[in-house]
Amino acid sequence: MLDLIDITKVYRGGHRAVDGISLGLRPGVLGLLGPNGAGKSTLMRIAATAARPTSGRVLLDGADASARPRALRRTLGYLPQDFGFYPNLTAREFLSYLAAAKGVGARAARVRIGELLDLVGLGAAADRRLGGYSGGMLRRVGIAQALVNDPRVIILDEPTAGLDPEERARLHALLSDLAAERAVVLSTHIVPDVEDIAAEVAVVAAGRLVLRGRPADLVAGAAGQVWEALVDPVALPSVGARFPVVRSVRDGELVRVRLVAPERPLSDAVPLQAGLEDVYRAAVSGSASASGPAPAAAHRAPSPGAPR
Ligand SMILES: Nc1ncnc2c1ncn2[C@@H]1O[C@H](COP(=O)(O)OP(=O)(O)OP(=O)(O)O)[C@@H](O)[C@H]1O
Repeated sequence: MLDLIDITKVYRGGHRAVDGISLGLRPGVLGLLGPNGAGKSTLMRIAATAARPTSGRVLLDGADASARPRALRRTLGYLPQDFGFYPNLTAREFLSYLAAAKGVGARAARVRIGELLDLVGLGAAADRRLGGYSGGMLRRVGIAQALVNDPRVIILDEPTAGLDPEERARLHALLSDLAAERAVVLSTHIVPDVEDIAAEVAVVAAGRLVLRGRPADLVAGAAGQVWEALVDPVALPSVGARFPVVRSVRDGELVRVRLVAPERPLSDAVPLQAGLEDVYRAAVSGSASASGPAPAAAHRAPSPGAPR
């Protein structure tokens, strides 16, 4: 389907936002995780050919994607992080306009748009102007527009932003269905957004792919490396400097800390069951390598130039 090969993006001023990332997109949900500023949106824009890489290639079914704009329009659905809309159009008008721009025939578009509006829970609001929509409703219009051409590759940048838990659950169900036959990439900095639906996760930090694998394998690789301890608030910064801290909450005079360490980090630390959040925090934390092997080190990202 879509292959990103050794993608690098250096912005004017010299900032290297993406640094040699290779990813192959195949059917299933790929969760692209990373903290703010990691380079996810830049990478998603390049994958959707909305931006050009400084170096590297985007291949659609093995051929240069930018040389095949028509095939790409048919194949790709993209929800950008900042998605623009026309406030005076209704959702139905807006989707019809985009369907035409993507080359979908009028009759097929009419049927598809009706189905999509129902799927994203906007059937009753379809003929209201977008200017009066809430943030969550607009996000759902954004998801519908990404699907209007029935794409084989679906790239969604922070699709759950502004959605309430019920809408999020509905989106997850929809994406799981679509992913049976389509490649779906969901970019987010929120681990629970992907942990139930992603067949695979890729973690990006400071422009580099630092971890990649199936969630269950990654979690299994972190077994025995997640701990809880009660620490004095004064000691918290030094604990945080030595170990990736996943969570810390005040507990009376002390702080209850969840952290990742290859061996018992403090004498009274108790082991906890590992989860994907632990794996993610360890992967994006520089201190993981300073304090020993990172969890799931066996699943470290393949070297650039090796699309899956
Ligand atoms: N047009 C631009 N010009 C210069 N720098 C940019 C530009 N766009 C992004 N950046 C920088 O590149 C880095 C990666 O940004 P990007 O938006 O890709 O990250 P992200 O992982 O999507 O983060 P977020 O979730 O906060 O959007 C950031 O340091 C950002 O400031």
